[in-house]
Amino acid sequence: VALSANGPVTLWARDTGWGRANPRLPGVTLPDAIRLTDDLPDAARADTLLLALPAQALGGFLADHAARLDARHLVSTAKGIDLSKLTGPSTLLAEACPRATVAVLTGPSFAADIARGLPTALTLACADPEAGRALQHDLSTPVLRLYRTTDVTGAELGGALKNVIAIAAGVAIGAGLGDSARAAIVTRGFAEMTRLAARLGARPETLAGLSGLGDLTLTCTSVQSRNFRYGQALGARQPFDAATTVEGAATARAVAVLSRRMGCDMPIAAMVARLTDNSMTVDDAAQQLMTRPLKEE
Ligand SMILES: NC(=O)C1=CN([C@@H]2O[C@H](COP(=O)(O)OP(=O)(O)OC[C@H]3O[C@@H](n4cnc5c(N)ncnc54)[C@H](O)[C@@H]3O)[C@@H](O)[C@H]2O)C=CC1
Ligand SMILES: O=C(CO)COP(=O)(O)O
Repeated sequence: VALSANGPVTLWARDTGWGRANPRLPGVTLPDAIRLTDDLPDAARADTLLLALPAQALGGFLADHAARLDARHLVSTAKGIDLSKLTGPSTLLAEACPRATVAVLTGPSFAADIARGLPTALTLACADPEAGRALQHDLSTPVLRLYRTTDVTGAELGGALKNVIAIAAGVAIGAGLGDSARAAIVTRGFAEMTRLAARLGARPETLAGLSGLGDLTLTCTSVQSRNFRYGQALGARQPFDAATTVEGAATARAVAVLSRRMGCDMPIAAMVARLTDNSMTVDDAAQQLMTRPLKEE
């Protein structure tokens, strides 16, 4: 919707039967500048393709369609770590489409806000500085401001890891542990995010930008966030709609494996992994976090 302000956009989906009013984006009518198609070869004629799939669906999608997407500019919006390969979306794309230029678009941005034309700032990450600069210009609009970086690992890990911490923040609020507990989770969670990302080759300053701290702040403080709401339901012991995309749940499991492998201490993420697979109660999680050995900040 935002990019159609710059010119014609083709929107591909497996099922376009819902027409210009997608139930996943209530209250938004797709503008006429958007052409809808369920024909992937037709849509994939474009030079730049934005892939807006859940992180755990991207690998399967690429297994079916990678050959059609190669040698393009491929921009992923997914915020997660693939559970089977333990890599982010940019690696999945680069492996499946070796001749493509891969980029990541991430940062604090609820789809509903962008579709309403509200001002939003994002990070465009591309290892190739020239391609990154061109994408930054092509994908910015008067209300969608893109900052660029070449640190793809840092940008995509910021987006993936903040979802895990947002679940923990939601648990704290849902369980009635209070705003102070949430602030502690956000801050110590940010330390965990930066620690793992640095071990995996990211620049710490990327994590302090829009894609990390920016998105962490948004997602841990807004009930618009599905990850936060899922955590809230967990904390309050209430049911949650299983059809809702909650990237942080699978990513917490991937992070648990990665952090063990890297020898990286991530107690909040580990707690989220155990809460989401029901192997720990909220009371036990809170008690365990508070009774860890005292340490330097
Ligand atoms: N919704 C939001 O505000 C934002 C979402 N993101 C990220 O974007 C990614 C996608 O999120 P949403 O669009 O919100 O998720 P969603 O679950 O609302 O929509 C994903 C769409 O992908 C489709 N899909 C799933 N598997 C597919 C496949 N194999 N082939 C074709 N289509 C397939 C689904 O049918 C669904 O329509 C996630 O990683 C999310 O974290 C990033 C920024 C904001
Ligand atoms: O990533 C998002 C905002 O930047 C969307 O967050 P949720 O997936 O938690 O709704």
